[in-house]
Amino acid sequence: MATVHKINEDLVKERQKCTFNVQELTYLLDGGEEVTKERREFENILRNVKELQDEVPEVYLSHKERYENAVRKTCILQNVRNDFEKKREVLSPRNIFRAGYAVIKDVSPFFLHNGMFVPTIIGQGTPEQQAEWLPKAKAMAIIGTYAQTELGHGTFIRGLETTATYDAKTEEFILNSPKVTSYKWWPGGLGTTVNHCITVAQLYINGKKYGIHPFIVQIRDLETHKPLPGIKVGEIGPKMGFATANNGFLGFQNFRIPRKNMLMKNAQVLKDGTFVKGMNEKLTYGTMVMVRVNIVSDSAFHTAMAATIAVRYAAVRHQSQLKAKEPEVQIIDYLTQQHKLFIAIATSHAFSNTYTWLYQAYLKVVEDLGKQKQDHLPELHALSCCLKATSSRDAGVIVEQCRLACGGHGYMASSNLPIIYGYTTAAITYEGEHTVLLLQTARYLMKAWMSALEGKVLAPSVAYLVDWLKSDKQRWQNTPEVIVKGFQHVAAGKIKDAFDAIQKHVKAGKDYEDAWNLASVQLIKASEAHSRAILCDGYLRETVRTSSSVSPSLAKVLNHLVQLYIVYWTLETAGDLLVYSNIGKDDIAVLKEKYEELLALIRPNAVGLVDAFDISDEILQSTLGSYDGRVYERLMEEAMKSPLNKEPVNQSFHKYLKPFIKKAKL
Ligand SMILES: CC/C=C\C/C=C\C/C=C\C/C=C\C/C=C\CCCC(=O)SCCNC(=O)CCNC(=O)[C@H](O)C(C)(C)COP(=O)(O)OP(=O)(O)OC[C@H]1O[C@@H](n2cnc3c(N)ncnc32)[C@H](O)[C@@H]1OP(=O)(O)O
Ligand SMILES: Cc1cc2nc3c(=O)[nH]c(=O)nc-3n(C[C@H](O)[C@H](O)[C@H](O)COP(=O)(O)OP(=O)(O)OC[C@H]3O[C@@H](n4cnc5c(N)ncnc54)[C@H](O)[C@@H]3O)c2cc1C
Repeated sequence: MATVHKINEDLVKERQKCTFNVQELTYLLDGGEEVTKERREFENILRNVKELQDEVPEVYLSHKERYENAVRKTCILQNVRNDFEKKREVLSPRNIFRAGYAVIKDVSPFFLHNGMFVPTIIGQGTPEQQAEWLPKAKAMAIIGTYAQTELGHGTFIRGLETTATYDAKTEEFILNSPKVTSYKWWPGGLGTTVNHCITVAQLYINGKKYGIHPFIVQIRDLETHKPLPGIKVGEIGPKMGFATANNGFLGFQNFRIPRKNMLMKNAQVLKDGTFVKGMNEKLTYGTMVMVRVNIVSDSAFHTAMAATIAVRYAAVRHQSQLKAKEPEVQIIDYLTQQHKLFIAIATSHAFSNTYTWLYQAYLKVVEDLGKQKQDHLPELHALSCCLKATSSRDAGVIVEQCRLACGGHGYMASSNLPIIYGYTTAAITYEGEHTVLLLQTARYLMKAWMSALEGKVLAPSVAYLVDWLKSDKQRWQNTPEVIVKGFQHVAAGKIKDAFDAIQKHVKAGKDYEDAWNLASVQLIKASEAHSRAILCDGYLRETVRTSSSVSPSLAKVLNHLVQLYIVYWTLETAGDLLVYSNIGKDDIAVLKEKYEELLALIRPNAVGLVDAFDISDEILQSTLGSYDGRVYERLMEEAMKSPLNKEPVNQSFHKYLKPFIKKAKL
């Protein structure tokens, strides 16, 4: 039986101070009591699977051992999940995503199977294609990934070089990788795990190029797992993080696949080689839109993990004296520490709230597309790009801030903050590089601005541009509602400036594309300001909406958090607000005080707030952040697991050090 340890006294006291019902907040964050119960039940089952306990911490395994262990455990996880789902409802993707951490610690080599392979079959396949591949993929009789990026191109996907040439005689596509730069590079699980992949390739029919399309390709033998003839596949090697994601490369040499393997929900190739255009060629990019929406949720979770670790640690850790002769204080009582940490909690809430409405918007667009309606697609694309970009970047900054807030111990692998950082920082690049996605949104914003000038009705997320043009800046008040308007004014002002900069360059004789490039720093700033306005507006609206359905004590805390988020960003972007809104210097002084007041109001609830994220110790994997707060004991216990501590004298002493010292003495 596992030993039950006493909970750290500071944490006990912190939990006693909490002014709201932690469980109530957990239910709210999960989306309902039932979802929490399902999650806890599943996590509890996993906790008791003996084979999932690591004898040696993963960090001490070699690259190869670590991967093999991850495959072993993912297979067990999948079996446990299958058994669970036989008896109950299918687990929500968010719950399975969270539970995965308890098992894999880093990124699963099967991640892209559920994250992108299955969704692409659903989103890009015809009903017949779905009937053929979905049951096998869902049952994991076939395992796949999403192979789009190549050595030469990741961002500019119209420039992909893998070719799929149609042969009408045999009704097959012939896949080729003509150059080293055309090799697929990066797909998760591709290295040595998957046997199928969605390959994005340039379609050629009778010598004519028809752009990029998705193809479902079997790359390994289902029995032997050997690469099929014509396939060159392997792993790309160690990275900054993603140690067990098994990212791979892939090349084709005259590799034939049947015509039916082109996913044809959008464009089609008929038997005789006739190409039938789809409603909108950008629908081929649909899986990326879905994953970008999901990354907002991932960012919320990673921020919550880091906040949980750093807040609990800050409550347990005592360092320095505030006043002479008094005991050393809990570091959470330093205002600078609260400044670093409470924004992490609020940010996670901001992203969770954003994900809730963004996901609904995504579902609506999918439903509309089913009815051949695509009016809301450009707005969704613009929103998903800037919110993915901003949420992943903010999450990266916050995770690092939490690590720094843990001092030296935050640098220990056993704090788990390095792995969390490796993950969040990767998300800034994958699924559309940060700057590139901000520029996609900027493209939409420039069009929206033009429409606003022409007096047209705008989509809801940019309707503030019309208001801004109609009424001049409203009288400033230090209320969340008016501050959000202020953020919209900043966004509108920056959008106008970027638009004017482009026009200026065009008037000076530049091509539009060159003018765009010359204005692109302003364009990304406009996009960032738009994101912040959207995040603050959505977070405030959702908080107001939920506040009426929760207990008054919880509503109060949620209100403190949203205010903290808004005031924090007001102070961070005070320069912009001074330029583009009616805020005055005196208002900034008032808001600085307000910010300090909010830190003080949140302080007694800090531990309760991170407890409400309900991230189990198995998922958190952190010596610094466990529920019981046994920080120092755990650090020591983990250190003792180092293989270097298994023998009193390491062999390197006899081999190298002893002769070296001897020589040095002479
Ligand atoms: C709830 C969560 C719970 C659980 C989670 C469960 C699972 C986890 C889920 C996900 C995580 C899974 C895995 C994570 C780990 C790793 C995953 C990493 C995977 C990858 O990275 S896959 C590769 C991703 N690659 C990219 O993103 C490439 C980026 N580049 C592009 O998208 C494009 O090339 C481009 C948009 C930059 C440019 O394309 P283009 O040149 O063709 O287009 P233009 O710039 O000329 O624009 C033309 C026109 O088209 C519009 N447009 C562009 N894209 C889209 C789109 N996607 N949809 C709609 N419209 C689009 C654009 O706006 C232009 O319109 P306009 O009217 O002409 O202005
Ligand atoms: C951990 C990880 C996992 C991944 N998993 C997958 C996967 O499963 N499947 C898959 O297909 N891919 C995957 N990728 C690839 C990923 O999607 C690409 O790396 C990403 O889209 C960026 O493309 P790139 O590498 O070509 O960057 P580049 O486009 O070469 O970016 C380099 C620099 O150029 C700038 N730049 C490029 N174009 C422009 C422009 N138009 N305007 C201004 N600046 C520009 C960028 O801002 C950046 O600063 C993964 C990547 C990582 C890191």
